[in-house]
Amino acid sequence: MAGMTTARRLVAKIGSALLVDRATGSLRRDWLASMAEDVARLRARGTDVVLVSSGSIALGRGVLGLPPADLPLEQSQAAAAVGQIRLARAWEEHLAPHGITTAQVLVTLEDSADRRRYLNSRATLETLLAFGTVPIVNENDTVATDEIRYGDNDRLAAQVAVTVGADTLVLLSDVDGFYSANPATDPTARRYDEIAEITPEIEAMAGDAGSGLSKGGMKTKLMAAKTAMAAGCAMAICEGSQSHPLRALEGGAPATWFTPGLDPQAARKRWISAMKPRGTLVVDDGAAVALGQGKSLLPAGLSRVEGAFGRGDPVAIRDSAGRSLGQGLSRYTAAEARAIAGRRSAEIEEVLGYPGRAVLVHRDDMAH
Ligand SMILES: Nc1ncnc2c1ncn2[C@@H]1O[C@H](COP(=O)(O)OP(=O)(O)O)[C@@H](O)[C@H]1O
Ligand SMILES: N[C@@H](CCC(=O)OP(=O)(O)O)C(=O)O
Repeated sequence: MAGMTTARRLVAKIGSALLVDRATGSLRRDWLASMAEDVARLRARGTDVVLVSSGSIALGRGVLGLPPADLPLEQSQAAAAVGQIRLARAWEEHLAPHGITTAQVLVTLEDSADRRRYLNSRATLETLLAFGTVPIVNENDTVATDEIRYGDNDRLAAQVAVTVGADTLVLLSDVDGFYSANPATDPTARRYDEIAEITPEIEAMAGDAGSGLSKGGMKTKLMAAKTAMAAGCAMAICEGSQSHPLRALEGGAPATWFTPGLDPQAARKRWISAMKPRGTLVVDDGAAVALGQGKSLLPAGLSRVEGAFGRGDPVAIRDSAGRSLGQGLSRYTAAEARAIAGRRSAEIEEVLGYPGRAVLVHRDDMAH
């Protein structure tokens, strides 16, 4: 089975309906406790876990006494502000007994569209995972107006999965997979076990959400699947409302798995090599050998910089004879790279006037 048992880095998206009881508007604490146990189990075997948790509006709505109908934007933003603080505390309270530190990350669409902010949130999430924490991500609904919001956490979760290079994305929903039609209204609908390609026929089968608390339905889940698969990340849609949903999925519970043809590293390298380079880094013979062995490029091995590029931009890498050594994403601007060319890592701060990064092009950001 794709995913679960082999997952190195897993993103799980939790829909509002799982966390919040629709009738009472209160948290489903027993469910939360069982989910926390599943997360602890994954962490214990070394899997990095990121949770994309919906529920701020559903929780806040109950506290403010707002009706379970569509709310005007200001009211849903107020509900999100009231609910988010409770949502984060609930995760923290249930994961802490397992020795797990949680971290709250609130993002908007702009954080992935703007390159500088994207790189920054990527670095932060990476650091949080390196510390062994479990980031709890949600959209920053309180400030996100319509033009800058995802509006659903399915696509947000896929973007998070791509950002952190996850190999597995699980959308815990109120339905146990993707069906040939909406199973809530069509009794003849059949569930798919696996989808390897999202064809127009598959897209035509996706309907809107059935429950009052939710946003996405299957349309946004298919968009999420496309994003994830293009980045080499497998995605599952499964029923999450029973206890221990991740353990159940691992045990072969019904689900639809969207299986990509390649792994996240291969997908990333393909993506990097498809970009048009904005400059060239010419490296010395020692660096050329190091790159051939799969190492990162350090400023010390850089002899010349051509072009104008920013942080995170694609650059061609060539040896002194002009031969192509590949392409990668530069962690420095062209001006910075010129300033630190040939310098040892320890000298970077003195040259730039601020502490830089040791690596100019990281091996994970390089395609040969
Ligand atoms: N082809 C389909 N397969 C499965 N569910 C579908 C399909 N089309 C529409 N749906 C509806 O989508 C719902 C799941 O989406 P949603 O309510 O947004 O869940 P979540 O809160 O997990 O995001 C299902 O309960 C079902 O009513
Ligand atoms: N960011 C919103 C959730 C939006 C959303 O996608 O909800 P859902 O369809 O229940 O996953 C919130 O926390 O209320």
